[in-house]
Amino acid sequence: MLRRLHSLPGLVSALLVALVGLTGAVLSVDPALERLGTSLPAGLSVAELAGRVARHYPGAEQIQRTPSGAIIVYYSSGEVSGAARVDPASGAGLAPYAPSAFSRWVKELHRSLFLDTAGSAATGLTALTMLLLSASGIALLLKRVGGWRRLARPLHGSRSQRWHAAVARLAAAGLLLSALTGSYMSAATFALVPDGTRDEPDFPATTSGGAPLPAARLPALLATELADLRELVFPLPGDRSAVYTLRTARGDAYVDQSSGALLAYRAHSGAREVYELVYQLHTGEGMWWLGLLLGLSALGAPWLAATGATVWWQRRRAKPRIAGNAPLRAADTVILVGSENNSTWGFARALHDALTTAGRRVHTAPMNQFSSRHGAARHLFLLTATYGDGDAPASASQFLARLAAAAPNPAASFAVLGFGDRQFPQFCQFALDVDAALAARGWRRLCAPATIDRQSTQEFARWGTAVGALLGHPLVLEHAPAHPATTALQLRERVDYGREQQEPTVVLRFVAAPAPAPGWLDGLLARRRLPRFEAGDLAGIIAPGSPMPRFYSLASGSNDGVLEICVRKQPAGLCSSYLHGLRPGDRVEAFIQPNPRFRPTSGKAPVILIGAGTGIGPLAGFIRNNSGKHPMYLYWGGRDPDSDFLYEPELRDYLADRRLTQLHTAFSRIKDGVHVQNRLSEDADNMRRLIEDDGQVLVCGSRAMADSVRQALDQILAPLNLTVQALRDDGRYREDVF
Ligand SMILES: Cc1cc2nc3c(=O)[nH]c(=O)nc-3n(C[C@H](O)[C@H](O)[C@H](O)COP(=O)(O)O)c2cc1C
Repeated sequence: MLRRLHSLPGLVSALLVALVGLTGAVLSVDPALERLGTSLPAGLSVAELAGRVARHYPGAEQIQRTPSGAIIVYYSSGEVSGAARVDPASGAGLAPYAPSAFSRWVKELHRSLFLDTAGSAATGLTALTMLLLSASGIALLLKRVGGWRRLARPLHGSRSQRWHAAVARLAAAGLLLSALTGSYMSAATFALVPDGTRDEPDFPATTSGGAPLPAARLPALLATELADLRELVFPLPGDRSAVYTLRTARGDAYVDQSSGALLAYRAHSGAREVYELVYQLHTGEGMWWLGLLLGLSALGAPWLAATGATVWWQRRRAKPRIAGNAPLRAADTVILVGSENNSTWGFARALHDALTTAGRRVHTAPMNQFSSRHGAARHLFLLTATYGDGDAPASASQFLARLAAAAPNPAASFAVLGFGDRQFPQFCQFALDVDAALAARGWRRLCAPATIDRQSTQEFARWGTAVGALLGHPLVLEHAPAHPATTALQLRERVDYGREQQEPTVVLRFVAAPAPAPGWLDGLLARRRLPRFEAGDLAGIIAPGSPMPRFYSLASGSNDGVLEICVRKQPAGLCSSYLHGLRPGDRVEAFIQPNPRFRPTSGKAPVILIGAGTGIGPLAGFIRNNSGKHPMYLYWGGRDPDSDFLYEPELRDYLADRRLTQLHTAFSRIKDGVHVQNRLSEDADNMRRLIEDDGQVLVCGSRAMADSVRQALDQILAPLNLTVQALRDDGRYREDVF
């Protein structure tokens, strides 16, 4: 609901929002430019200023003080009339004054799109829409990151989602303020709210009629500080009944030109004060720094419109139509889907198709539609993602409430499959909550809840095999989530390890593949470069014979000029066998999946890198890029130093040039062999010292190794009253496990 409230108005108004934002950003510079070189002498009265100006401009008709403090005089003497910016200290002209034509053009576009009333109405509606977008966007952002306290944490999702959220995080407050004030000003333009600008004091019925005094001696002007002045209109020369019109920040008055007395005064109404504050907060006039901040936020509007439309399109594309969805009343199997960004729907469709092929009548629906009619099916599968801090995704937000209202069906059995990301502290928590809630309500489990990390197609296939065995028929689940376009890479070199241990491991270094055949067009294409990536990101490799990518952590950044991965040959592993068979010059198809959570944060705090086996890949990449020589400690476990000491020569070089501070190795297949977690425990004092120095921990390797490391670290940290979980919550413990 909230998402729809955000995306639909956003899509409809994207172009206008972008235009109003861009023009607003351009206008925001004006107050700061005007402020440049403007200084007001303290304690000067309006009378003194008027006297000085009149000396230099005997035909002065009007003096204006702009919100930025500039003093402008409008004058006319004989045939000559004009406007000039004056120095308040002397009253002398500084330069002719002519508001910039460009600025007026942009202002007109911003206010009314050059379409008079219809245009003003359109920009007014755009401001209202921006208000709705900012408020719903802030709510979505908070939901997405899991609350205010997590707002500064690294963001997740696709590249467009992260860019959208990152800019929204910076610009939302400014956009909200601009939208709120813009809506108010539009409402005032159409007299929907009072602005009090038409409240004038009553024109005096009589004046003293005496000979005019010089402006510098008029008591009412002497009593008014220049800082309060908005405008002083001089009486017509020679007309003794004419008066001065004085407009100040607090009210408007008429002043007798002979006695200098206040003939009439009207203080600004509350409505006028509110309108003026709103105007200031919208334009930044008189508050140039606010203007610039608002302008920067407004620059975010076109960006948010473009990335928002991309996110909407990606989400729409990811949501598959379920072909052959059996009607609910005829279904013997129901699949319920909890999804935010729609990727879980792809897995649901694969399950739907496989069950349908097995002869079942399958109905698939969002979890939010759950009712006892769904529960009447024989088998219930619930596939759900987790969001925020272990919360429900959009299409499952009402599920638990609906479940509480439905009676359990003793004849049905259910299976929950969670989709999540292990880097979140609350991994697949919502799926586990769903499983627990169903069991607590008396529903019967078909199997224990299972979890899928980062949309792993292999884990999904394995779950299918296990569930098929329970159902009594094979369930082949093949689903390759949509991935970005691939790039052709060419193997430049390979370094082999571990043959002696029957654990072949290879470091592969790729470059961008040249175009296949020469020709002028190919020549152009041949300049293709590697895509941008950083060590710790993932390379998705497509092996011939399978559309499903296999992911490998990157051991290099694109600045290194090569794409480097470290691959262990898995028994019967399709992709690892393929990669191990590559010779220099061979080509592969790959794409990059950013993994921004798994990299050291910048700063001088120590970085503790822990890994085993091929987990060294990204860790070696981090060390290679440590040109600032910040303290980095590597704890790494292998089997045999003689055959599989991966990256040994590089690590020795890094130690020598101090990119690596300390190296602690643990080898398990030698006499008195140990694992990496044992090394950590032996070095407990050092670990505690590093953690106390704000150190952060990055762990890469197998799940079993990561579990053992976590247990060892919990023991090591206990004397500090710290846990791995606490470090993780603080963003100081990050894992990349496989
Ligand atoms: C902003 C954000 C928050 C997330 N929070 C969690 C979380 O708390 N726990 C978890 O296991 N996964 C979390 N994930 C990962 C998603 O659950 C996972 O990517 C899932 O496959 C997305 O499925 P969907 O595209 O159907 O929404 C989060 C992802 C994003 C983008």
